[in-house]
Amino acid sequence: MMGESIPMPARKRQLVTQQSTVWSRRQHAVCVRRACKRYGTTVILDNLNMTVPKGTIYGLLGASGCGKTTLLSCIVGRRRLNSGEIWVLGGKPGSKGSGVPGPRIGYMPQEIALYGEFTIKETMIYFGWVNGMTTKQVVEKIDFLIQFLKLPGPNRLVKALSGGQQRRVSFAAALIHDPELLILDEPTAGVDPVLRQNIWDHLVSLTTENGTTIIITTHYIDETRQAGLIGLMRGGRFLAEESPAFLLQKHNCDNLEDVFLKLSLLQNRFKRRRSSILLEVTQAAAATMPELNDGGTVNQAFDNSSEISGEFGDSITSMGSRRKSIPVIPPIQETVDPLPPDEEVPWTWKEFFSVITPHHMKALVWKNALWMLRNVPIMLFIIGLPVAQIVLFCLSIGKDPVGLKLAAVNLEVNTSLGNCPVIDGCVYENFSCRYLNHLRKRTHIVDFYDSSREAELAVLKGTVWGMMEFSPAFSSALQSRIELGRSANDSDILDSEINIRLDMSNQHIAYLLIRDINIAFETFAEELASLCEVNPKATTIPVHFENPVFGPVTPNFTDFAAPGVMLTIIFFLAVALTSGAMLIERNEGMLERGLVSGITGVEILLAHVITQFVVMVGQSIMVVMFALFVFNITNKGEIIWILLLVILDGMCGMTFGFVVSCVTDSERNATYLAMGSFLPFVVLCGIIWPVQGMHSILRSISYILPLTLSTESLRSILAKGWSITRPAVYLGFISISLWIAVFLTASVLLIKFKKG
Ligand SMILES: Nc1ncnc2c1ncn2[C@@H]1O[C@H](COP(=O)(O)OP(=O)(O)OP(=O)(O)O)[C@@H](O)[C@H]1O
Repeated sequence: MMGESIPMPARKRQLVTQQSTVWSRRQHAVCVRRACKRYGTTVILDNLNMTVPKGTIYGLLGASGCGKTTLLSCIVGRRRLNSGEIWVLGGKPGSKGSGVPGPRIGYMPQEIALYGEFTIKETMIYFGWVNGMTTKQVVEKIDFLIQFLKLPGPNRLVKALSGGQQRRVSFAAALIHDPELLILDEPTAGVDPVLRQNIWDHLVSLTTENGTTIIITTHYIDETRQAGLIGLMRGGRFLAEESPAFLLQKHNCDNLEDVFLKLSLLQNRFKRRRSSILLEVTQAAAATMPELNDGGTVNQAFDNSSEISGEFGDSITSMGSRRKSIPVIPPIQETVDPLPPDEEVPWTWKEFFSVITPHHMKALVWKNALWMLRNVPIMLFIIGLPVAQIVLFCLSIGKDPVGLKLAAVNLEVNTSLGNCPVIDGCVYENFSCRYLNHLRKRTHIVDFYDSSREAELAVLKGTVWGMMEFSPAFSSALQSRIELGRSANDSDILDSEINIRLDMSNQHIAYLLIRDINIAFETFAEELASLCEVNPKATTIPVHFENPVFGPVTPNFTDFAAPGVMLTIIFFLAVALTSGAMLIERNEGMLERGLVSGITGVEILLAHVITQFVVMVGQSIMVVMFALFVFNITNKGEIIWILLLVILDGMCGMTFGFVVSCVTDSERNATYLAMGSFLPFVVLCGIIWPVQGMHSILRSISYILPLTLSTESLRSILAKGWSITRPAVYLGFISISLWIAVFLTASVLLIKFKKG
């Protein structure tokens, strides 16, 4: 079939007269015309034509990396060509009613594409169900396949099998439903010669008895002697597409390896000759013919005239293996074209969602649940992780720091031995010690220093958080200040002051110390006033805080942060769980395999939603219970709204996880994306700091993020006991529901439109 065997004019004539018809292309099991496929700038398929008649074994041969797998994945509808046409079983893959992808195809990908945690039987049941078989039908078939493929018992786990045995299970999974078209990517790799022969015999019997069409790639070129047709692929095209016997005879070789070698050498020589001819022609023509100055035109003309693969194969009618001559046979039925070409079917949502098939859902949900059951340690970890996180949060965040050290320089009392005696009763002495006693009750530690310099050095060294100094006349000056009021002189006012310098580098600690220093003085003054039978209120500033409307008298950070933290934990664990499960499925090849069997992206998504929803609800309940009942986070609201909001938040995380898995190719990238989005979510959603404190632009952005209004909503339920009727509460529910819809739509669209 190589170009050198046909004189150039004859070839040209052939191209002109051979008008392929849609009808004739639909008669073949697979028909590829002028297929071009590039990855970036690398051309993988270069105007390739391929014709696989029905009921044939077609051996697809070529060096590693020549594009066999790429071609097969275009045939099964998993990758799109850049240009060209593919017809499979009478339709275009992926078009309405073509049945491709679907159970008409049995696909064995190159990678194992099985779940190691499943037994052989469970694997078969899964693929059987996916392809619409009943359990009874599958079980009947398993015995035969196990015997024929010399597999160990049906209850052996796939991960406990050898590499070769795993490939055979994968092969069996492709055969289980007796498809019309079997596409096998290296099924005999790692299989011993006897079994390899058995497999080939079985394939031959499938074609003769059932009329199955088989496309098989292999690196063992000579095993394709039993194929009806073989396509030798090189440089993105076929060097030949003939029966093995014809090729051996024509090229006068003993084995197909030699034929391939010979054709490869011829292709190299032809390319060299063509480039040198082109050079000569373009140079000569450029000198004499201005219209040919454009070398590209010459190249194009030459390319077209030498287009051996132009429309070749349209003349292959039924069994290519039976052809005896180079295909100069006029094509049959050229003028008959009763079937119009497939129109691009407009995409509709209704149609998209109507593709949910019960047997697909049954298989997928069962597979996901079984995977979870087989991975109990991982599942326990996944369920236990949020509990551990909320426990850690409640134990470590929000409580007031205690045991903070302060340096006191008390010039009123000799404290060199560490003593600062408090004199009981209404005695106007040692007020400094009485005050410090109140400060100590607020769980702080007061160390005495002899001089201001020493105390200052201690602050500078970081040994203490601040220093306070009492003058020698502190008690008497304070007494004068209280008793004389506005008549008190300046020195009394000055001596009655406690001079304090704090390390303000840590805002939380500094504010806490300021608060406690003030409170200690209030309680000291109230105690003294009541001992001296003065109204204690007279000693405090005339500002009185009644009982708070909402929240405790002394608010704590734990109550503020807990709602956001609970939602963040559930959200990001759901992201990790879902994106992880989707990526494991995709990277292990199960996703690809399922999609080729006709499972849709929506079904896969829905099955994960169903199975992971159960896990996520478990996580949500445990987190809420631990936070509210073990660590007593303030809650004035109804538990049902709290749980509902946390579950919705988990669903939002799940759908975000779907988006992450759709836009990334590996677990590593998914981890980067999830981790990269974690901090923006935490800082922008008002989880650790009030939204009101943000930059005004960020504040506007913050309100549209998924966790902002929902955190505010949960805070309102917990702290204020508000119900769903309050805007602050229902806006959180609305916001998170809208985000679920956005993420779900995005992932559905990404699954639909993101193909190689
Ligand atoms: N997703 C991709 N992006 C970029 N390049 C790719 C991609 N998939 C495959 N390729 C490249 O395309 C070429 C053809 O790959 P393909 O897997 O189709 O080869 P093959 O003939 O099946 O090889 P083998 O026999 O080793 O399986 C290779 O060079 C490969 O590196």
